[in-house]
Amino acid sequence: MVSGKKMYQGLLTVFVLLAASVLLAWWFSLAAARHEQAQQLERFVMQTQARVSNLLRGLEKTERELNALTMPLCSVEMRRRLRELVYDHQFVREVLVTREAQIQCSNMLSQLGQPVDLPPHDFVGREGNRIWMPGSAPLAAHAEYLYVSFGHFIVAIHPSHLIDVVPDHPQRNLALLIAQNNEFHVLASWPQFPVSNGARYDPLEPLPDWLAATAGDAFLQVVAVEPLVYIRKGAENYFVYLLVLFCAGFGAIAWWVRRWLQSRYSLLGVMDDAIENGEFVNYYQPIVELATGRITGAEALVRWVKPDGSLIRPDLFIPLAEESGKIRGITLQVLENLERDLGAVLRARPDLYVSINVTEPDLTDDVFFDALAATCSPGRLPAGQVRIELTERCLIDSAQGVARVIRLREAGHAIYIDDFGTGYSSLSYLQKFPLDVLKIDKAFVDAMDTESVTGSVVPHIVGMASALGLHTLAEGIEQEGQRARLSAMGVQYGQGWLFDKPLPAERFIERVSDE
Ligand SMILES: Nc1nc2c(ncn2[C@@H]2O[C@H](COP(=O)(O)O[C@H]3[C@@H](O)[C@H](n4cnc5c(=O)[nH]c(N)nc54)O[C@@H]3COP(=O)(O)O)[C@@H](O)[C@H]2O)c(=O)[nH]1
Repeated sequence: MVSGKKMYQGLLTVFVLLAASVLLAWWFSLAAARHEQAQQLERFVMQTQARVSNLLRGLEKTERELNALTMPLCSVEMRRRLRELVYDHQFVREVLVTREAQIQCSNMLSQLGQPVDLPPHDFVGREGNRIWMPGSAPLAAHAEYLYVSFGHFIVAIHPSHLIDVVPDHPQRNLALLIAQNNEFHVLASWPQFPVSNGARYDPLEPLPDWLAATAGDAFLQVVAVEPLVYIRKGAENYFVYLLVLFCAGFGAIAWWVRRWLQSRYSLLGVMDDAIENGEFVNYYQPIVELATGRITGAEALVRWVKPDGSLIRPDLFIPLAEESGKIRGITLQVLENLERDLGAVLRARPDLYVSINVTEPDLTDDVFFDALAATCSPGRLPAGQVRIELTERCLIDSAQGVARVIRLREAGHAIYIDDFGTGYSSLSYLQKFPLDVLKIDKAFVDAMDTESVTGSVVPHIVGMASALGLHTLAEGIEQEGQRARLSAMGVQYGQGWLFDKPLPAERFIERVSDE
């Protein structure tokens, strides 16, 4: 039966993950839709700008043709020619002829009975041409046209001709901006640009609630805008996919974390029983003299063998055992195993020794000290053949640490500093402790042949050990080249797969008997 509390926690987790998935999926959908729409708008504005450039080139041609007319102004021949020109240039709707700031005639109208005064122009073009916006048109009858002066002539264009690219989106609006007195104004727009013609528009400050893209130069710019609300609509297309993706992702992570926690805590949960049932066994990794290859001893490395025969690696349970303090029970079992496994061999071979790993909780545990003393009492194991490996971490609490290490040393145990170089020790710090051997961590052995900063650490450790009168032992030696270099550097002992992996007790006994 699932308890009410567990059910509540489960539901809460599902709710939190779902809410996080919805929020993230919506945020990413908006970002994706905004990116996609900004790109589309950019492409669209570039197309429009290309179209505007074409049209401006057409206008330049019109201007050249008008300037080439030599007949008298407003003559029958000129008006006929102007009609032809309007016919040829699709975007030109009308051509007016002016003299002394008055309209005299047009391609449509013969000589006006009464010349019409030109109204004040709105803008000045790049080449000094005057421009009239729709509404302030020179001839009120054509109020929707944009007028541009070319010498004596004024050409009427329908503004939509300037930017007649069909928007591929119903809410996309366009405007052509012209620079006047260092600010841009809307010259023409289509179909429902949010700023009215003639008004100021700053291309660098997009309107709130509108997505904008611009193209052009310092004088003429094309701007396309579309309401931001459409981004929200576009985001809906992505949302479902992303929601499924995030739910699946979070679900997988939650499942993995749950499994990890379960395995972690279930290991911890059964550790007491495992200690009680003696499920921890010792393996022994030979330690050799590097110069001769002779086995001088071994490191005891614990393995957890479950009742079903499966083996749990120490790096999975040792940190957990150390955190929880259960390591004390394991260390006691390692000691017990050692006596049972190798007692006879060690008594017969006083030249051999075995080192055991002792942790911070063990160092403060009187039960461990008593058990060690009992194991190393006369007739059992000689203390000199049981060596103690401590990590630098064990030495931090200096006052108590020094006293405990001295006690071990006085009992006849040689002291090894394990994983040396990965902790906090300095030369002056190490001097306080009665030590025997520095174990050089595998990381430094691996780095020896590399360019990394740790590549040259080994000679420093050897120098430091020699200054303190200590021996050195290199861990994790896998290649003959490493052995040779370490030996040449003055490292006396080594341990690693080059010589042997950790072996079950009976195999270790065979190894030492073969020598
Ligand atoms: N407190 C205790 N800690 C213990 C005990 N037994 C083991 N441990 C610690 O668990 C960590 C993992 O140990 P293990 O999987 O046994 O790995 C050891 C060697 O097998 C491995 N090794 C040795 N030579 C090589 C090599 O050439 N290549 C390679 N890849 N690995 C190699 O190194 C580990 C020995 O580590 P160390 O103790 O630093 O000498 C490990 O931290 C053990 O300390 C225990 O009883 N108590």
